[in-house]
Amino acid sequence: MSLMYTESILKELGQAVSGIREEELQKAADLILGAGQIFCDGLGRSGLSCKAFAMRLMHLGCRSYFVGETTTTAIQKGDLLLLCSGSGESKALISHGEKAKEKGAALLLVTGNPESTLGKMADVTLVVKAPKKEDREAASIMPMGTLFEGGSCLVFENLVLVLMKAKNETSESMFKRHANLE
Ligand SMILES: O=C([C@H](O)CO)[C@H](O)[C@H](O)COP(=O)(O)O
Repeated sequence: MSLMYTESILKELGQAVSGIREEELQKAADLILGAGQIFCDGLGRSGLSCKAFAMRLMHLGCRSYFVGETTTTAIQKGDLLLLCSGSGESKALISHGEKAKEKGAALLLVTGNPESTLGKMADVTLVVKAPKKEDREAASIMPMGTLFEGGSCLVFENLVLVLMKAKNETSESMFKRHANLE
């Protein structure tokens, strides 16, 4: 028997990502595959979801970083900045997006708000249909930005599978790149 809220949560999550078409996912994957280095970026729980994806990119053999870590290098022409932001309006991310553009990097965005400032800057946008984090009347049983954050995880897991196929990677080949100092 499943936990009491599982059915409702899964239904909401399925609905939230139902608008993303295969071609859009492929476009996002192509940006990742064509990038020199991939910089993953996001704040709060949106950032945590993006950080988990940065790890999978490393497992896939990509040169990935999470913005703000002490070992993250400089972004340059031919790189990709991947932003995960429910609102698309977080000030620090807008400033990172501007810097990335100025350096000649591409911008991939996962957001709940394609009309936002980041939405207007991005080269490719994947939209998770979720209420704003501050919307108290939101049509979700989950609080704050949870639906977006869970939806973004689903988007990233889909992308991992598309990238695994494109790069001919398996769970076994990826596991060889997993940290062994743990
Ligand atoms: O932590 C967050 C959250 O919504 C709490 O549920 C946000 O991810 C954080 O505040 C960043 O905002 P966004 O850039 O709008 O995702």
